[in-house]
Amino acid sequence: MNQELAEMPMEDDIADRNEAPDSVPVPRSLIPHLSECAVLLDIDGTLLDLMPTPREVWVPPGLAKTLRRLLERTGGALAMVSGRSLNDIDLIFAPDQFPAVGGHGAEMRIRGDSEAVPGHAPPMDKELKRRLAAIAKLSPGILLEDKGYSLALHYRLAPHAEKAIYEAVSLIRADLPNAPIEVLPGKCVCEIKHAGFTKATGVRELMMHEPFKGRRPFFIGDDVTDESVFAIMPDMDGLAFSVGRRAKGVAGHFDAPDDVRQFLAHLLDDERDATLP
Ligand SMILES: O=P(O)(O)OC[C@H]1O[C@H](O[C@H]2O[C@H](CO)[C@@H](O)[C@H](O)[C@H]2O)[C@H](O)[C@@H](O)[C@@H]1O
Repeated sequence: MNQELAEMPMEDDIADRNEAPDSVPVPRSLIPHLSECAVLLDIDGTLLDLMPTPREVWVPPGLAKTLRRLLERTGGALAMVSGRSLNDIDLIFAPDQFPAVGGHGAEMRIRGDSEAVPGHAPPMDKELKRRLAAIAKLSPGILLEDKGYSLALHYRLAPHAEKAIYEAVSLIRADLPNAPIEVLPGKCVCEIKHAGFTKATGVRELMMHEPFKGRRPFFIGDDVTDESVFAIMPDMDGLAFSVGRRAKGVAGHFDAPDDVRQFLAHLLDDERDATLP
């Protein structure tokens, strides 16, 4: 082998150096031993930096390896808890597939290689979807994301349209007072979804299944939609951490997704876990 090539660090080695934590804002000592933990992670704005559009997110070097190792060290009890669909989560982390609560609780998968648990959310009524989708025509820059069971109107590229979007959604809802839907405001996004499930209902259900059952969860999230999970962590003897701000009821917070990534990598440095497979 060419000597220069032989001495070139592998991507994972580079990743390990990049992930070496300079400062860890949340003390590692707050987290129980990984063999007792369930690691629950929001994606956008928590694990990954926010991007102008949903398709532009990317997984920084080293993160995939960190997540794979955490999955191993927790005996499979690591899950994404996201507003994104399972399909979308898989595209982002391909070729890795993780256990996940997707679509704000509309979908759930207990293991990375298992099928989604069926029957969580029915598809949204076609006529309702057509009316909501037409809101995207209000301004160039409004992006429509169709998750089947819900619809998201993104206005990060058209911030001036926020008020008009919410008003248009309100008018449609006023027309359909009995429709079992709710509006979920997120970061530069207005999502319309079936009422009756949330990230919290998804997490409660996930935690009833092995290998999550009986473990102490810790959840990291950044958005308003994560607050339902922050609120239920004490019920499971768990801990919540927010990103970008100190949210109500959290044990600590991180400044930015990069701090979360460093923290997760740091958890693997713990000697107590070094002997585990
Ligand atoms: O629960 P999460 O995993 O945080 O997902 C929340 C929403 O994330 C995506 O939208 C957000 O991230 C985009 C990429 O950074 C950004 O462009 C957008 O403004 C954000 O709202 C995703 O598209 C949504 O489906 C998720 O609900």
